[in-house]
Amino acid sequence: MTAQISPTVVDAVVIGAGFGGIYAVHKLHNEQGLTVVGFDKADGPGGTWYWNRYPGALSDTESHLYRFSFDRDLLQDGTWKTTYITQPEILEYLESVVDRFDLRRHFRFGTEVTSAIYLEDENLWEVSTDKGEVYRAKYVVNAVGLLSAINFPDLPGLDTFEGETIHTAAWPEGKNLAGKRVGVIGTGSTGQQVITALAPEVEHLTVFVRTPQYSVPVGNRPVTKEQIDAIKADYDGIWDSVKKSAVAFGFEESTLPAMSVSEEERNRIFQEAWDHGGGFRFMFGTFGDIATDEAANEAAASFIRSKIAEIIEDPETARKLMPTGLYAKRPLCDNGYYEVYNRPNVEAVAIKENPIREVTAKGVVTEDGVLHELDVLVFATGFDAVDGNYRRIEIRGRNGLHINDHWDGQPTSYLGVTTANFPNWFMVLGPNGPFTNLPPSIETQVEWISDTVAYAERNEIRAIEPTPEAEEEWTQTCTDIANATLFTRGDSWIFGANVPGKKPSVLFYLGGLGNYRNVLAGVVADSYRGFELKSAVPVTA
Ligand SMILES: Cc1cc2nc3c(=O)[nH]c(=O)nc-3n(C[C@H](O)[C@H](O)[C@H](O)COP(=O)(O)OP(=O)(O)OC[C@H]3O[C@@H](n4cnc5c(N)ncnc54)[C@H](O)[C@@H]3O)c2cc1C
Repeated sequence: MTAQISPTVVDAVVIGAGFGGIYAVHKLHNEQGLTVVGFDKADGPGGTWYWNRYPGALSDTESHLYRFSFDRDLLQDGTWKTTYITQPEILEYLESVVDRFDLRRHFRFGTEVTSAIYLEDENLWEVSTDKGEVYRAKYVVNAVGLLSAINFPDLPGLDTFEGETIHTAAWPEGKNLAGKRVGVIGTGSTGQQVITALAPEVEHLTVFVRTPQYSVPVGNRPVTKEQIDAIKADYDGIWDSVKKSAVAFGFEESTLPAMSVSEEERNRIFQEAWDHGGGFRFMFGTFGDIATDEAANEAAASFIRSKIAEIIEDPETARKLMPTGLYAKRPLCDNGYYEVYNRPNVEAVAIKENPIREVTAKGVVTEDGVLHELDVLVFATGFDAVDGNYRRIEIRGRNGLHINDHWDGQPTSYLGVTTANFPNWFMVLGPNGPFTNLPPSIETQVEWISDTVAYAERNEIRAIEPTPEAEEEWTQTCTDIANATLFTRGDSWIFGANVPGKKPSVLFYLGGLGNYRNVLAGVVADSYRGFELKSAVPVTA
């Protein structure tokens, strides 16, 4: 017989200490007075911004909108130096929020949640950690991150490499690669940032390019006190319009069809957006149909291609970096990415035409037989997005149903926050949540979850969970919206296409934050439409 560990009983367990977990603990404990324990594998708060310490790590949301909006004083006390905010600054900000609201004492850091099992008779979740602790709670809030479960490619011979390997999302604090021969695999958002930052420092940089990307300048600039003060004076209005918008990046979203104007006018609008900077602004602020209409999409794509051809001096290098096909992934922006390839110490290797054969002790060998000698191999290969972290925990709902069985085929949810057979079990940025600048979407979901918990507590609801029909309907809604865009035709992490063996599926609600907020409010106004609410007091006929 194994010794029984007696569980600690709390009202709610929160998993994760990024934006989502921090806010969830604040809402549930500070505002509702519930007993809450939060966990994070990391040794401190910050989530994404705790882990991603690679050189060049920067938000692509503007600084004044990459933060919480729930507290006016917090907003007024905030400050930033440039239009976009760097990883160290975001981490410092999130740490300061934790201290400001006295949340640190509720978190167990350096602690991984290994399982969460629903105990039907007691209507409690039993949550176990790698430290051997066991907690029981009525509610579980999963804020485990959508870009958090590391994706590490399986390259033949990798274990024989005598140099160092680093994933960008596990970058050792202060790790400097000056003077080294470095290889980078991955040219998505993170890859572009780390490549641009490393190029001037390292002796030689080999970039293994699988999929050339469309990217526009980020346009990061210093800001003045007057500019910050003007934003602060209008913060209520700014957040109000952000939360009513689609992508929530703070610019006016265009409704103009790209083909409704002359070619000259179209290029003028693209050039203006290029000069201003910002990936989402370029895709959604110029014209209203770049993500939905092929001709509009091609106009934007060909504008970016012309810029790449102009920037990269060597035609053969430009060819390797030149994207073809649709401009239909999460829009990228960079800080001089294409320019990097004009440096004599930077080399692009196109691995679709010249694949990686193997990794050896000294470096990476490509199919043409060339050994690219390296001291360090950097993996900017991203994440098993959205459901990745859930699948790494043993989660069992009603009747012992494992989350991997429930999500066999594709991860689903009702409204991005709940899933059938998992009562009182909530997700922040779960499958089929909104695709936006994320802090306002995270706030929207945490507020909805917290209001729902308050409702359950007030009304002595024992268990709340969505019906399978409501979940199916939401999945269909998300699929229909995605199919009306060109995004489904690009190989992107947005659909899980970056992880070998992962079945591509729709992972986001692409209907915009404003619409999403209306849907959530409508469900509540309609007596929690699509949910089953089980009363604590058995209802007799
Ligand atoms: C490099 C990078 C740049 C980004 N830039 C932007 C941007 O500009 N704009 C934007 O909107 N979004 C951006 N994102 C997305 C970003 O992840 C979100 O904006 C936001 O930080 C997510 O917060 P979160 O709390 O939901 O999750 P996270 O910040 O990912 O936190 C999740 C936490 O859960 C913990 N965790 C997971 N599983 C367990 C477990 N089993 N036990 C214990 N702890 C666990 C993890 O350790 C992690 O700390 C970026 C992401 C990356 C990786």
